[in-house]
Amino acid sequence: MPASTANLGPGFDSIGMALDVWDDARAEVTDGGLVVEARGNGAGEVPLDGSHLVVRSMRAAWEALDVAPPAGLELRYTGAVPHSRGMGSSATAIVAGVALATALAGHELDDAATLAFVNDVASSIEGHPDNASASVYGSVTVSWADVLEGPDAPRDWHTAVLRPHPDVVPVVIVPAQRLSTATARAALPESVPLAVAARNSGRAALLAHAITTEPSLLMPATLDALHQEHRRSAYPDSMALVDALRDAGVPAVISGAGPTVLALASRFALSAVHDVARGGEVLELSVPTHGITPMSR
Ligand SMILES: Nc1ncnc2c1ncn2[C@@H]1O[C@H](COP(=O)(O)OP(=O)(O)O)[C@@H](O)[C@H]1O
Ligand SMILES: N[C@@H](CCOP(=O)(O)O)C(=O)O
Repeated sequence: MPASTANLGPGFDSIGMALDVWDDARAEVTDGGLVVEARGNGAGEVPLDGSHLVVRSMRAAWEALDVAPPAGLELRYTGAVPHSRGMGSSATAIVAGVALATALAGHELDDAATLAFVNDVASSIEGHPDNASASVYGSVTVSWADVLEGPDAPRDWHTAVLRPHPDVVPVVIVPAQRLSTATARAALPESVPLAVAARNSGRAALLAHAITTEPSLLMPATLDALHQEHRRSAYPDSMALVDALRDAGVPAVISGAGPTVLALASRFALSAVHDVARGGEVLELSVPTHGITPMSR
């Protein structure tokens, strides 16, 4: 399962993009007991019992499938996605759990209906679909729920997959600082004025066009009105870097809930990104055209 970057500016809680950094998860049914092994990012930090996010996600998937959990389970997880940086580690882990449980229940992970199920369950567990859908499908994803209004959390998530323009190179600048998504979400207002929502809708629609067809429009297309400024005090250094990159003509945003910064650079602007971002961990990545990749043993 790949990492993901969410929002890309105005696509708050709807637009995501897969990033070429991969977690690896393997599971085996046993006669009894639970064994969890964690390697790489998260090792020594995540719990190794039934409260592990992947195990919880597997249980939720079996419940959604109306399948009894097996007597025993061995889970081996190797994490490459950094935690709490805004690169979707929790969604990657949730997608892994839902995909593993679905496969163990006998469903083929390259089947469109199975992927749609994994996408729906994983997005529901995460609470917003942008990261999970990108990890499930790869590429750029636009996700929506059947329910547009109402007090309950939306259910029945769906996703359209868009192919990014080949000139767009995602570059992430990953700070050492961590920020949990829950903390960053707590900084957001309950509601925004209609005019602000309308302006943001226009930018999000433009983003879908710019990232697939006309990357020269990425600068206006990545301007967000819903979340970044509200969270500025949670990641001041990252916002300063976003501002400096944009001043240098590079479309830059906060990746997910931060604090990682995402630059959607053209191949010609890569040196400008490296010049401005000097000091951080700068990774030039690609966008995988597939998400969950089942591996035979
Ligand atoms: N591979 C994993 N195994 C277990 N828990 C994980 C894994 N990846 C992420 N998590 C949990 O998710 C948390 C990070 O999620 P979150 O705050 O949403 O940040 P992000 O998804 O941007 O990395 C971690 O602190 C950990 O509790
Ligand atoms: N739309 C969410 C995205 C959170 O992404 P993450 O990678 O930080 O988990 C938000 O902005 O809260």
